[in-house]
Amino acid sequence: MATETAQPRVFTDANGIRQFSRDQRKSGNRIALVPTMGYLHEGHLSLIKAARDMADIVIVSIYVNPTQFAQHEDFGVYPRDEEGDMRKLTSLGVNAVFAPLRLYASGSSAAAGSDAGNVVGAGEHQKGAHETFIQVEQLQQPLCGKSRPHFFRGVATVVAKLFNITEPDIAIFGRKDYQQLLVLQRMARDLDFAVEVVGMPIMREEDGLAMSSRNALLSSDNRQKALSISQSLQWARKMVEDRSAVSPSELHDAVASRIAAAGGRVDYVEVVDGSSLEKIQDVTKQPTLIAVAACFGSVRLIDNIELS
Ligand SMILES: Nc1ncnc2c1ncn2[C@@H]1O[C@H](COP(=O)(O)OP(=O)(O)OP(=O)(O)O)[C@@H](O)[C@H]1O
Ligand SMILES: CC(C)(CO)[C@@H](O)C(=O)[O-]
Ligand code: BAL
Repeated sequence: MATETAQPRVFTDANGIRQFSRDQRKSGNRIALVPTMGYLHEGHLSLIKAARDMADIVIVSIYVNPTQFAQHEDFGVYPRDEEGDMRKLTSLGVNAVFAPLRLYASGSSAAAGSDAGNVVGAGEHQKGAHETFIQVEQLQQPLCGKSRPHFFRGVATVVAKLFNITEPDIAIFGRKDYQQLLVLQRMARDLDFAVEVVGMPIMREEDGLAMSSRNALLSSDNRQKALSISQSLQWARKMVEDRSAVSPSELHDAVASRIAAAGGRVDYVEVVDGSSLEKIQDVTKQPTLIAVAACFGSVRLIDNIELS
């Protein structure tokens, strides 16, 4: 006989989910939050399974956050699939979903019902609208911060709001977005959030491509070419293990040239210290991260490999 899984409770307003969380805590339950932008794949589901192991109650948030997008970026075409997401969350036994329609206070003349006016550069600040932002001043600067200077300010701000709204004990993020994880751990430490921020391993497709909601936007040709990212990172790891190249510049060149040869536009390839994200001289001296962002067509993908 098929077993029935209960539908998660769905909340679209902050007060509702906060009350749910407080009631759960009063009953002695430990609460995990998994923040997402939806269009869920196995990468997200691995975070949810980890959350289930680490807590009694799992809350998943689904919200495409405008303040981490600039106007020229893909906020408008970011993939969405509410029904598919709900099916997956139900099958995993998630307890509650927080899917707000808007999360930012609007100004007097803002369009009702949507947060899209909060995309960075989308319009004039409305009188009375949201105006408070968090910046993790150093960690937000390198890697993705260079080509997306608005990005971590938006991420830190929305995650702080999600923490304040859902009051979790623990929050789970993926190591694919490695810099995001470090930024959020630093924010939680510096601002005394009583939330443990935990990172989980990168989930990959069988052929090695890092799972990402944006993969759905790739043409099949570019999907194939994008494999050069994970393949070149594996190649770099092998070069280090074989000691055939250990200098950061050799690693950079090997990775960047492979991606470019496949037809990708390299945004960055950085060989950095895994904690500070500062450039390093010698990959054998500290835990090292090789981080990549590259575009295939109009789709920007990120990936990384940790060398210990
Ligand atoms: N392949 C993956 N393995 C593990 N965690 C992942 C993976 N992809 C995304 N995550 C994590 O899921 C959480 C939500 O991410 P998000 O909803 O932006 O999905 P995404 O696939 O990263 O989307 P995008 O295509 O915008 O990069 C983040 O903590 C992110 O690091
Ligand atoms: C953490 C996050 C949900 C904030 O919008 C987003 O950046 C993401 O999905 O990685
Ligand atoms: N997971 C990354 C979200 C973004 O690129 O906006």
